[in-house]
Amino acid sequence: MADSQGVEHPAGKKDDGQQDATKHMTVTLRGPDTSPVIEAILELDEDATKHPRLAKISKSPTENDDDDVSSKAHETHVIISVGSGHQTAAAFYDKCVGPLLAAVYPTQHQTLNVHTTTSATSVLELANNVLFPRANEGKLLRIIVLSGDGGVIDLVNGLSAHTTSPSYTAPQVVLLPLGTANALYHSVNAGKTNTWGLDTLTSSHSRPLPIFTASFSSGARLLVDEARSEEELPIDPSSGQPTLHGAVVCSWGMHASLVADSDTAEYRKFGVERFKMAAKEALYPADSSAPHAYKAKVSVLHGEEWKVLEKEEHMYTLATMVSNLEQPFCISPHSKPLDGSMHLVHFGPTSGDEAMRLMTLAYQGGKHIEEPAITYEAIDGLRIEFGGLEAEGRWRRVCVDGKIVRVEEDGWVELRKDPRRVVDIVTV
Ligand SMILES: Nc1ncnc2c1ncn2[C@@H]1O[C@H](COP(=O)(O)OP(=O)(O)OP(=O)(O)O)[C@@H](O)[C@H]1O
Repeated sequence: MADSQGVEHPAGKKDDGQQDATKHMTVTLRGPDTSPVIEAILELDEDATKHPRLAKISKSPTENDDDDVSSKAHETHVIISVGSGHQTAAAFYDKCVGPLLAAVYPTQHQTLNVHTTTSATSVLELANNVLFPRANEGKLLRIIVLSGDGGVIDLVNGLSAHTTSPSYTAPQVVLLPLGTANALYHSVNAGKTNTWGLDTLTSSHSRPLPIFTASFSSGARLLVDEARSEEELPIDPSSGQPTLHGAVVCSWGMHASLVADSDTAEYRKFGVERFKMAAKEALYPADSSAPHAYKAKVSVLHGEEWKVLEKEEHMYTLATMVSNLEQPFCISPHSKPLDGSMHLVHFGPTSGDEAMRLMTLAYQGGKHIEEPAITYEAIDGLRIEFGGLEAEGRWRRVCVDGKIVRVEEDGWVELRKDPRRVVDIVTV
């Protein structure tokens, strides 16, 4: 187990006598018996979305260097997703995570399996070809993931694409938030000081990651390479349908459009601001027209019963299994960490100003759910049927944890909670 003291303190005086305003934080990594093993002093970046620098490691005097803390049973893999967020996952590993692992695991850190992504499909291939066979033969894997939500979701999709043997053992995933939004990390750690996941490096606590399955009609296509090309989706062996698995969000309408429109190299330079920038563009079209009213038949599942929403025009239709889509953006205040709930957030067509006002309330601790215009409820599934109501493909884009799928004119998407235990998330 490990914990963070979340202590911020000034670094003291600079040589020229001026006060150094640099903030520091101490994170304590603990052994299985909860005794401290090392303390990491981190120097925080002024920009809270950028990772801290490791200033100092202090070892506990009681630490026994002979061997390593609680890692004996695991086979440990590290995934460094160099395309995520500010593209600093490799630097954070080299300068912070690597040295901490070397301090905690003085002998075993040399045998870590470190994987650095070389393409957009690296994590999926690693999960399919390397990690799944090991987990499926019963080996307990610990996977330290330096990425955003995408890296974790690729892992989940790769691991859940196969029929499992009875000995399948859900790998333990350590989340280090090196992406842009890091919804999963910020939801698992909602309300806590951001330790960048370092306090989970030695933790022996973990909980299953609740996931959902999104099934699509046969003509649905995954948009890749900034929507310049499209790919077929994986086919689920039991249903025969194109399928994606997720753990964060499935949306259609304004949210999916702004995630899709902002997923370009140009927008990515703006970090998490890219979502707000794309939202403004979508809500205030250049020709001064009203924002698009998205048309489809939408149904929600309660238990085994589907209920069709009355209206056929929508602006925001989103199902989520987490509370925060960014650290300050609380889309579902009733969702608790890893609780397995799924919530619908919905509103109908409205002006750009009103949509902006509703979304701004989500940045105020989730106050949007108190608005009469918003439907917010716990659900077990969501179904969207286009039925030829939208001629243009851009209005039929569905977001599954950041991936964008364009559904065909007569197509549909159906989302349900998936009871499978694919990975566990390490917690403190
Ligand atoms: N070496 C690489 N070459 C090309 N693409 C890469 C490489 N490494 C990662 N990627 C891609 O970069 C994207 C990173 O997604 P990820 O979700 O991890 O970060 P993010 O989008 O910045 O964060 P978030 O999803 O939390 O907002 C993924 O599409 C991934 O496939």
